Amino acid sequence: MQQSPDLAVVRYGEAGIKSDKVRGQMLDRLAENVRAILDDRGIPGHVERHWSRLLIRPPEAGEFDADAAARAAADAFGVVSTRPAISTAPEADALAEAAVTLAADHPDGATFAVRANRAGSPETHPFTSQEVAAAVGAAIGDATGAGVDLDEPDRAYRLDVREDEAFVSAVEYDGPGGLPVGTQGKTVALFSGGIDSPVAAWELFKRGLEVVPVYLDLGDYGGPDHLARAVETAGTVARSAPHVDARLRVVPAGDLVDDLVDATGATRMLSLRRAMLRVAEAVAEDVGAHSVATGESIGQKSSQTGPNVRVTDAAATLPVHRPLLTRDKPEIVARAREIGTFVDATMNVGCERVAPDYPETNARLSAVEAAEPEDLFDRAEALADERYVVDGN
Ligand SMILES: Nc1ncnc2c1ncn2[C@@H]1O[C@H](COP(=O)(O)OP(=O)(O)OP(=O)(O)O)[C@@H](O)[C@H]1O
Repeated sequence: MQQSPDLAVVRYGEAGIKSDKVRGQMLDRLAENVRAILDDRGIPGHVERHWSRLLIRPPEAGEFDADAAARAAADAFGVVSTRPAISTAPEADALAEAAVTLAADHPDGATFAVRANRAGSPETHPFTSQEVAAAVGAAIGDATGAGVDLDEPDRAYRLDVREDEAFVSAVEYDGPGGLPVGTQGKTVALFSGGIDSPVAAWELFKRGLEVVPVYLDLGDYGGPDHLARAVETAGTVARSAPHVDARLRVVPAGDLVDDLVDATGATRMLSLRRAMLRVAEAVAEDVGAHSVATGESIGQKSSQTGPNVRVTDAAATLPVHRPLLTRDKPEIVARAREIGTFVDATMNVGCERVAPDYPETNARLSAVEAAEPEDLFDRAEALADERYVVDGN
């Protein structure tokens, strides 16, 4: 009998509704990604890929902490939840014994429920999910004296019964959901390190993209504190995908910004955005990305009004992804807090200093083009070649 969880069960989401071929590829990738997270954090464990779950079992030699493995795997994009669990034979007595072991630390006065999920047939298991849940529930009740609350239990004991093996757990960690990173190609994200662009990068990772973050150093309008913040938040976002090259690419754009501020009036911010897209596209071409991305949200700022986004996008030749397009600021802030990028993101942003006092909110493309330097895009593309990499980890 095991005294504590001896493996971690990793449950995935959307990959499960794909065709068998795609699902198989996604699961291979997910297993690889979970291995990378465990390696990166120095957590031992052997990742097994099964059709409906990943399992993290003890390594051949050495200690194993199923709870640490489950917590780390819950950071992998594509994962819905993870559970440190006791592995048993798929038999009612063994399940009850394991559940009672886990109930040793059942909090006084806390209610519980047993949730059972069974994959197999009446031939393989002589019980239904409800029957085994009731039997295990009775054993937990006898051992702890705790009351059952099926609707809102303080603790849920989970029985995950497979054909040849079953897993019993009392703890579950939520994952981000989405798709495994690396299954949707690469995008280049304009990354200021403020509140929005780290969340946008995270959302893109969540949909399975490899994200290459690009930061434009705005010279006197930015500064080392802005760069440090971008490096730090890029490192935080990339923590869940440690095996992809998501180090911050820094582009020295101070001279370009100075010239834009000197030469351009109410539309200078839009010209800067257009130049940024061209920088991102040049990087995209080098790194093999199919798109570029920003943290813009419609109407959030003068440069992000509907008409102005149209003018900005006219500079782009690749698709421009804006995962936050329809999000309200409080939602974005809540996500930033959740993923750990908010704390360092509250300083005055460089772009705010570039903005004119009376910015254009309803720009016409022809007027913006007429006002901006003729060689703006050439300079932007050339700047991409001057980028350097900063590793935040
Ligand atoms: N210095 C920069 N380097 C790279 N991208 C930038 C930079 N400044 C802005 N961006 C891009 O432009 C978008 C809009 O920036 P802006 O500062 O106007 O708005 P924001 O909503 O405050 O964004 P953020 O919170 O991401 O800085 C950002 O989400 C980001 O994608």
